[in-house]
Amino acid sequence: MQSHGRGSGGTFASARSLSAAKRPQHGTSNQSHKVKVLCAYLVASSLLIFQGSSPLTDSSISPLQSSPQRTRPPIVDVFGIMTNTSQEMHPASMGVNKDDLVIPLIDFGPFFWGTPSDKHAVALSITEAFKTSGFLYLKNHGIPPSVVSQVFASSARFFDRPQDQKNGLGWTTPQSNRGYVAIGREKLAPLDETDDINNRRKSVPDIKETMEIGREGVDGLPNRWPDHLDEEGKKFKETMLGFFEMCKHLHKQVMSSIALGMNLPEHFFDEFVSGGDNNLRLLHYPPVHKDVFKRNPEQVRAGEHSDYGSVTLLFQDRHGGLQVRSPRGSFVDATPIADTIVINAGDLLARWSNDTIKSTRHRVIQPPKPEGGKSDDSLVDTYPSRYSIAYFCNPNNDKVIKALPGTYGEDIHVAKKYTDVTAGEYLVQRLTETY
Ligand SMILES: O=C(O)CCC(=O)C(=O)O
Ligand SMILES: [Fe+2]
Repeated sequence: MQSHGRGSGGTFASARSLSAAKRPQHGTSNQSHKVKVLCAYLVASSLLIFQGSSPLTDSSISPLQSSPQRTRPPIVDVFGIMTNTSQEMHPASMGVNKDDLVIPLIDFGPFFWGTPSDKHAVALSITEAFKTSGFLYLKNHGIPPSVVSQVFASSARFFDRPQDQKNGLGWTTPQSNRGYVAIGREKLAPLDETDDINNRRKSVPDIKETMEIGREGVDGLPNRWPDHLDEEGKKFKETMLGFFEMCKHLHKQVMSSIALGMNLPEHFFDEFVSGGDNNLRLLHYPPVHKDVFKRNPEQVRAGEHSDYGSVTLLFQDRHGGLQVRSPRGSFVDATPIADTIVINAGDLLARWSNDTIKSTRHRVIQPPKPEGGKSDDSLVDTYPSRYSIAYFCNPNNDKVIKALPGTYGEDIHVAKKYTDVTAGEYLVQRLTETY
């Protein structure tokens, strides 16, 4: 679960109106490969943000998928987007292992269809990953690649809407945590931001826009759907609601694996996660001129932070940029791996586990420069658009979170580190702090 920015001050108002003025109308831009340049000065620094080629015709928006030679024929999703573009592939058995940071690639398949001992082995490896790096890649997770492609495409079409349409669906309060968040409104930062570097980082806004979708049907907390705008808006709502449910189901399975891995009954967490008080966040990092990063070394696309909730399911496109903090303090690339979900533990799960599970800091930096082969010269100096989808999983708002059995006690000489807290209260407090 994440936050949103401190108020969108005057500086941002100008960035927003400028980008609104320059953007072509939704629909007319869709066929264009031409770079549309938006210059926006962001909070106290002269950051140039370049709004890139239309995501709707750019195959680079597709989530990373296996290359056709190795696994399956190209997939054309329902929007007609070819999702298997040529891309670098990690060998299937590899995750990340650098600077003492190990992010394993775990096959979830046997958890569903293996023998009880297979299932147990998967549970142990998932739990071990959460206890060491706090991060893992999951494959055979059960969410079809075609669905993920559809969600990415729908997300890209949403962000391609005119700025005033998006602003009309704006995020309002931490309690609601629903709606559109414009570029620079959120600044992710670490919890203990006491030192100078962190304070400096905090003053540099993230270069991203997001759309936050919460549990549908909560009294007084409506999602901000674009369904009144057009047919595409209706389709967006349908796509996102379907995806929300799939992710909710996967969250439940992941929590079952953690239960088994921590010697708890398999269904221990079911009553905690039945409500689906989760948050689906669509992210768009617009193309950025490379000078932005040169001029300001502190500039990142999303600042260093840990997530708030229990676990996060993160779907990346193929561009990369996500980095995870290693035990040595360095940031290590969590390179996209086809058809996998990056899953990381959040602060509330760490707290729940009496800190046996780690909530590890991460950030998003500029992705690698556009690969060769792009014919449009105007792209050469820009980092391309990046899209990602984060599904922040939380316990039901009304659940009291107290240290899990087995994580404290006289027998293991470990004391309870935290007071009991209600999941909802904890999360709203964290969201409020980030404003
Ligand atoms: O976009 C990404 O890859 C990561 C985003 C993230 O960490 C977050 O929103 O909490
Ligand atoms: Fe995050």
